Amino acid sequence: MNKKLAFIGAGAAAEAIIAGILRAKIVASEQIIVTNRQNEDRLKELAKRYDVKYTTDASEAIQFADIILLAMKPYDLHDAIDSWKKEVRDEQMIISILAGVETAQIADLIERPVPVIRAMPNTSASIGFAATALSSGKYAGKEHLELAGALFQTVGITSVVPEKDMHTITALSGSGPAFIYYMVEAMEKAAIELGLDNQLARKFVIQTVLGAGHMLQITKEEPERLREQITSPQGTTEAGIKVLENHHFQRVVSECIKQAKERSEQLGRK
Ligand SMILES: NC(=O)C1=CN([C@@H]2O[C@H](COP(=O)(O)OP(=O)(O)OC[C@H]3O[C@@H](n4cnc5c(N)ncnc54)[C@H](O)[C@@H]3O)[C@@H](O)[C@H]2O)C=CC1
Ligand SMILES: O=C(O)[C@@H]1CCC=N1
Repeated sequence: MNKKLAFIGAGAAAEAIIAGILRAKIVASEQIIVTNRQNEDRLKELAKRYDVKYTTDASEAIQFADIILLAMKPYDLHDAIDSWKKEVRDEQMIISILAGVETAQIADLIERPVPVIRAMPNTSASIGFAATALSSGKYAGKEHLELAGALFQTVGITSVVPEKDMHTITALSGSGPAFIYYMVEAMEKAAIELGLDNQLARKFVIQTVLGAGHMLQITKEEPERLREQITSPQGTTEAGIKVLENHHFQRVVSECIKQAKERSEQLGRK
């Protein structure tokens, strides 16, 4: 891709995308510049790790870029944009990965009809396994959506969704990996408490999650059916599931996703 990218914000999400797109070789490291609010050491770290350019001057990053990728926290957006909004050029586009924030809010802050694509990836982008949802802002054309799509397709799967669904997507797949890791932490901890060797517990829980994911994808069976195949009458799985049921596991998970979605809505309103 013959485009230059400026990452405004250089945290975990920016790094996952940088790692993923460089790994996929869709852009070269000299086509990427990163900047953040004040932590120059972090920029140096990224420059060293990925050979990308960095600057402490946001204007320099904006001037360099064809695509401005917003990757700061939602509540830092206003301040961040303020310092360079007048420098955005007509031929540039913005991709925002900010939770909650609508494309219209970004165009309003920039005070011009700038093409904005909203994307919600996840940290699995770093290894090419992200699930990224994309929505088009009012001033974005087909070409902008295609460009963003081409970028994120190199780091996993993509789908275009109505912008109203972005809050739910953010909960499901943006935050989703953290919920899976939390489950993994708990399973591993239990196994170790029961006397299993740490490394063995880690190795087996990883393969169990991987295997379950692949089963869902390859067999295309309903998760419920796959679960039933494991659950022998009066067996071990049934005993475990009963505990989850008694503690309203499905309700807890449902509340978790709904709460994350609500938080996304709140972040957008701030
Ligand atoms: N971490 C994740 O898994 C995902 C995060 N996101 C979104 O990505 C964004 C960043 O998240 P993280 O990387 O986790 O946060 P982070 O806290 O790791 O990084 C935020 C970065 O923004 C920079 N920043 C703050 N104010 C700035 C300013 N005025 N100008 C330029 N840079 C500024 C910070 O210096 C830092 O480098 C958030 O809006 C989040 O909703 C989206 C998908 C997944
Ligand atoms: O926790 C957050 O707000 C961000 C958005 C999706 C994943 N992390």
